Amino acid sequence: MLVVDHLVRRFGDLTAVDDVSFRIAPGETYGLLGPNGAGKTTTISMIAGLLKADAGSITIAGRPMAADAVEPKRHLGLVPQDLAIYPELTATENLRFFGKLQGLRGEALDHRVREVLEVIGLADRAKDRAKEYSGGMKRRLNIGVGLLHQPELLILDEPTVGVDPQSRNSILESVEALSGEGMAVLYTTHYMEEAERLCDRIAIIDSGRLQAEGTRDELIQLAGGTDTIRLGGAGDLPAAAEKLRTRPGVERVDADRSALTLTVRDAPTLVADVVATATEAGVRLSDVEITRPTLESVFLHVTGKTLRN
Ligand SMILES: Nc1ncnc2c1ncn2[C@@H]1O[C@H](COP(=O)(O)OP(=O)(O)OP(=O)(O)O)[C@@H](O)[C@H]1O
Repeated sequence: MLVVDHLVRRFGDLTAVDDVSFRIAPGETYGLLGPNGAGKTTTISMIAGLLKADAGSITIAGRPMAADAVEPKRHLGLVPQDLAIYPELTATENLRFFGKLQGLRGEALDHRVREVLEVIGLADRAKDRAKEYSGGMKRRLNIGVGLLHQPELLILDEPTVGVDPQSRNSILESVEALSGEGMAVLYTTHYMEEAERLCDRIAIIDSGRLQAEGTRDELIQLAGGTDTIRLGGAGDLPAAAEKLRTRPGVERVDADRSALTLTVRDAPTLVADVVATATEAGVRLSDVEITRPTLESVFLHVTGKTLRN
């Protein structure tokens, strides 16, 4: 759906986007995860044809993107970080206005506006003026504008910044639903929980460069991440520890008086075997706890910084 190939953009001496390449397949949600100033907005502005690249190429649905290219833009919906809606108009009026700009008319326009209001969860507030909405509702309307022409690729630039938790969840659910219908999504964020929840693949971007790319699990492996399983209980824990050390996937076992702590490769797939082995060795388990590394630790590993900085 989208091919970005060796993209570069400079502002004076600053290289804001530095040799960035990635691909997004139909139905895939791809995350650009990075802190403020990493180059996310500059990257998507070039993809959307709003900013000229200094080098590299962008192909959308097989067609090259350029500032004056009309055809690839038909396939693309952009939801900018800054709100682009009219506060004095209602949600319906905003959507009708932007729908007309995109060439929709008559029953097709009415139908699409009703559909979009459902997707963004604003059907019951459709007749209220946008200025009366909460921050989250305004953001959802902003997303609705990007959806009107049924794009196959939706680009969302940090859509949950500054919204309340309920609206945030509603935005994430909308993105999940759109992806479930087969839309390709490019999602930029500096919230790792959002990237983890939504994205099939994630690219970590910092100082204009893609530092790492993969599924959540691949990124965690890349950072040498291991999981921890803690088995709380009583019985002959040292004997159980001996047995557990021989199980595949178990890298290390530490025993103290009330718990065994295992360092493993993939806790969710190993936990049943680990519990069975400990129980067979006579441990009376009282609790089981899995801890997995997060993308925050991956970010630190590949950039040497925390995401919050
Ligand atoms: N028009 C411009 N002129 C000069 N520098 C710019 C311009 N646009 C962006 N930059 C710089 O390019 C770098 C990348 O900015 P960009 O907005 O792409 O980052 P970002 O990852 O989207 O961050 P944010 O989430 O804060 O928008 C920053 O250092 C920024 O100051």
